[in-house]
Amino acid sequence: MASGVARVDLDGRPIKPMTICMIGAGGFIGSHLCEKLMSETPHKVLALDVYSDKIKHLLEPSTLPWADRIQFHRINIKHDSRLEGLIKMSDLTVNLAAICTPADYNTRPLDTIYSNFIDALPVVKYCSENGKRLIHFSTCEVYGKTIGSFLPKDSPLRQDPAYYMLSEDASPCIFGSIEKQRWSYACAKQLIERLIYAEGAENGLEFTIVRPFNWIGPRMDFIPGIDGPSEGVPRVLACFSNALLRRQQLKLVDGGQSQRTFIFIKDAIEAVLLMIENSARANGHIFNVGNPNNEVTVRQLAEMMTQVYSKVSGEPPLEVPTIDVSSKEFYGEGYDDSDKRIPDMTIINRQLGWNPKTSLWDLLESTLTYQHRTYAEAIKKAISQPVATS
Ligand SMILES: NC(=O)c1ccc[n+]([C@@H]2O[C@H](COP(=O)([O-])OP(=O)(O)OC[C@H]3O[C@@H](n4cnc5c(N)ncnc54)[C@H](O)[C@@H]3O)[C@@H](O)[C@H]2O)c1
Ligand SMILES: O=c1ccn([C@@H]2O[C@H](COP(=O)(O)OP(=O)(O)O[C@H]3OC[C@](O)(CO)[C@H]3O)[C@@H](O)[C@H]2O)c(=O)[nH]1
Repeated sequence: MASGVARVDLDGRPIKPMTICMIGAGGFIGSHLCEKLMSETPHKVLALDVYSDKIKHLLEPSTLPWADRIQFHRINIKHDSRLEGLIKMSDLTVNLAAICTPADYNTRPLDTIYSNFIDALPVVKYCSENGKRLIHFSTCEVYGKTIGSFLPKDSPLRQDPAYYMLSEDASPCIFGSIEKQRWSYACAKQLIERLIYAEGAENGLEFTIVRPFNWIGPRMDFIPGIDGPSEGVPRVLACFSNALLRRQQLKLVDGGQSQRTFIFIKDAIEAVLLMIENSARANGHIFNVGNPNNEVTVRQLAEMMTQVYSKVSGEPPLEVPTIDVSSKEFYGEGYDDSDKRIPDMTIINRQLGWNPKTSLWDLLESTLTYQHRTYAEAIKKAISQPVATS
């Protein structure tokens, strides 16, 4: 912990050190949450995941100041009898584990549904039966499409926030038809949210549900062919980073017209820490966590990333930096998209007084500096190696 000053919650009460069972701790969000908990709080973390690469710097060497506060357990929650014991030993469980890359939703819908619904069931059950608090990670995708997307393109109502703002307690969840398997993920997340809510209502489970709106930053996903499969398709930040690092064109799916609000991972983690340490204000709530001020179309994101990457790498951008591809070509059959995602911040603001701080330009500058520093050399080496022929 950085300072010896006692930590207090938002109501001035001292915060007792707790043990947190973090499932999916080895992923993008988990790695940043572990880092925050180790460097700024006295809490202990039981870190569960099948991978540990992204938190290796927190686990080794054993002389690190927090070495006795973090323990890694290599566990696949699909089939491991240690899960209940670890939840019982903890004051709070944070469940991050999931398949959550859109390229999987329409190509591996069964794995997606199992991961996001079936595999989360025992976690909810063990928390409920043992009287343990649960913070469960859902997604902004549970909102699906906006009401406005069904209006004619030139309808003035499209400008009215009532038709696009996504509010936890008011907006409907609008998915596409069943053959649009893109929605397998959102639907599984919605059902687990409903189950958690019902456990709260009927059995008194203390829960908080988080709906992240495109959190991005260092360590998100993988760079294909470097620290992930060559044919793998990560989320947009890593897809565009990969193209920039390789001096290839950035692929814009269906014209890059979809809109997203991006938030810097470090801002978002502040919100999660407030939830962890302010249970009375967070329990029973569903929270949007995003940055409504950072809205762009995917095309604008590509343009901005191209400019920022040129600045941090010192390399001039390609003459034609982007190329249009169809969603069928890029993701395959059954893909569909969310048109626009603006989070309503009323509830998180009222309960936790939290607001995001970092502009899109600043967060891209710090993230792409990390991407360049981490991957540029490895990519150069990979490109210079002759391709094996049979
Ligand atoms: N990053 C975002 O912007 C975002 C947006 C919406 C929702 N979410 C949700 O937040 C959570 C974390 O997302 P992330 O971006 O860190 O993803 P991630 O893929 O980086 O992390 C998920 C982690 O869970 C682990 N995991 C998956 N299945 C497991 C299993 N059966 N047993 C043990 N570990 C398992 C994975 O190995 C991975 O390390 C997910 O539930 C995701 O749906 C994230
Ligand atoms: O090379 C690419 C990759 C993607 N796109 C388009 O960008 C949009 C955003 O894509 P991505 O970040 O991969 O994912 P989504 O925002 O659609 O979904 C995520 O949101 C939250 C989460 O639940 C977890 O992170 C996940 O489901 C999209 O329009 C792609 O088509 C592109 O043009 N080029």
